[in-house]
Amino acid sequence: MWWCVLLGLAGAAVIAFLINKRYGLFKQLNIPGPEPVRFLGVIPLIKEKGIANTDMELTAKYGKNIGLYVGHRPVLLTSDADVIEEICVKKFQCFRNRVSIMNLGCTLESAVALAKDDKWEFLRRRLAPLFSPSKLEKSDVLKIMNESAKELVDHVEENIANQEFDFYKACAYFSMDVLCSSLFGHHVTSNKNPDEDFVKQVLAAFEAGNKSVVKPITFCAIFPALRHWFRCRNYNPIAKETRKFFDDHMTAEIKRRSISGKKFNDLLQSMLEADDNSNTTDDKIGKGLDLSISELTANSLFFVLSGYETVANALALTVLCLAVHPECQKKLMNEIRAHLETSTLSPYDERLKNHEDIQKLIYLHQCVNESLRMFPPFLRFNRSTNRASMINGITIPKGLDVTISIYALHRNAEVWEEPEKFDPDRFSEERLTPSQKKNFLPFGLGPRDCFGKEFAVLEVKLALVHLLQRYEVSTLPETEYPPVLEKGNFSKAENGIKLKFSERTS
Ligand code: HEM
Repeated sequence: MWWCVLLGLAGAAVIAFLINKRYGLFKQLNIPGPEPVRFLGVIPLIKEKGIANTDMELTAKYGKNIGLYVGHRPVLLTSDADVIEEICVKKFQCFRNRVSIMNLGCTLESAVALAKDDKWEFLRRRLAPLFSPSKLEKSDVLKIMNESAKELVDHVEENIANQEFDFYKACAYFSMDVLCSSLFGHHVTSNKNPDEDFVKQVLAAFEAGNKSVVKPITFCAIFPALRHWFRCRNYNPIAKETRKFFDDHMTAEIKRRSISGKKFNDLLQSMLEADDNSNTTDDKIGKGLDLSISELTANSLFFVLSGYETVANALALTVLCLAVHPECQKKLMNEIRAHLETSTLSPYDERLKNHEDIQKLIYLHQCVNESLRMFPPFLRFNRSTNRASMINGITIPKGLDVTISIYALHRNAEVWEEPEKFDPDRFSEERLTPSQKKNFLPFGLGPRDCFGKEFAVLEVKLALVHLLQRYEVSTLPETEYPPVLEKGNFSKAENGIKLKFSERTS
């Protein structure tokens, strides 16, 4: 009997030793941070204050490099631009992968954003070139964006007198239409048909992949053993019926395309034709499929997870900033008129399909950048560590996860004068400093950055041009500015975005 008690005590002592060792890691590495709360770490703080406020508060207290715990997991939270450059660019080989708290033993692991090592490289090499500006311009993507933007304007018109109208929702419909048409070859007008099966399935996938997954991830951070349980059960946040729906859709769409003899020119077509060098040719339609159907579905779904709310929030928050700053709106309108409306070279509508012409709208670019600075659609991104390294005097042991706070970078008062102020001219060529360039990372950094960035920015710019030409946007008494942000990893206005739209007269 006594030896059982002794064994129990020895076991408890070993466990206590291991736990203390784990929670003593940052003291040992001499990295400052909050006193660790056993088992939970900063989870209660994030639940109470949200990610944006947590990052600002911790950075103000402990500096740009902070050691903290998310559940059991030790994490280096950084908003130090030099350290970030080392991690994402110079020492990329040590930090190639994203953190996966949960083992997803499912098709989603074939999505480039979640894939690891060689699999990631294989997918990135095939998919990223399809999103380059020249490729987008040659495809129907700009046409799809322009048509969806016109639908957005019509939707605003229908709701101009509606007191309850939440402009964010209009932007979400716009973003949904663009993604469905260009990624799945399925044309929807989601504001008119929100109950259409396709829209509902895309939303179900989005909710599952971005929202419902938060709880299991949090549990796995607190109880790491659960990871294996999820793995064994082949856990997939996206329901079986939803996955089947998209697999069936993709199979039918590919068949339809191969027998129709028609020329298709959207992103789905580019993906079907993507080979190792991405030198797509017409005669490969339906033959050169280098990605399996499930890889194709997983990636299209993940593009929706990456590009749906992010674009909707970027657009809605830019319009909000312009409503609050009528002088910037006026300046932007003058630029749009000068560059697009007065052109005799080609019809106005054609010019909006020309990427180079849109690039000439410099102030538009500045406005979008300033809004992305103030409200980065993703507040954080991360990297896992596959070997120990020394970064600017900080020892990063193998296995330590690194979280990069975009929000803290973009709101750093040492870099950005009056960071709370919407001032698009800070992005002008004359004013933007090298240090600011390094501290502006809405789309991440390095070989694993967001390759949907040109696609996303084009969407936002085209929607802005269509909208502002028709309407003058101003605030209502109930407009909330600055908006209270939701607590998760998105810059999303918690209480929606209420604005006044009046037909533009000048
Ligand atoms: C305003 C909209 C968007 C923002 C702010 C945004 C931001 C980001 C950020 C911060 C990352 C992580 C980058 C890193 O780890 O260095 C990322 C990754 C990614 N984004 Fe976006 N994104 C947006 C829209 C899109 C769209 C529309 C697509 C595709 C249709 C897309 C596809 C991706 C993919 C595939 C990755 C993972 C890349 C890889 O792992 O190689 N994003 N995005």
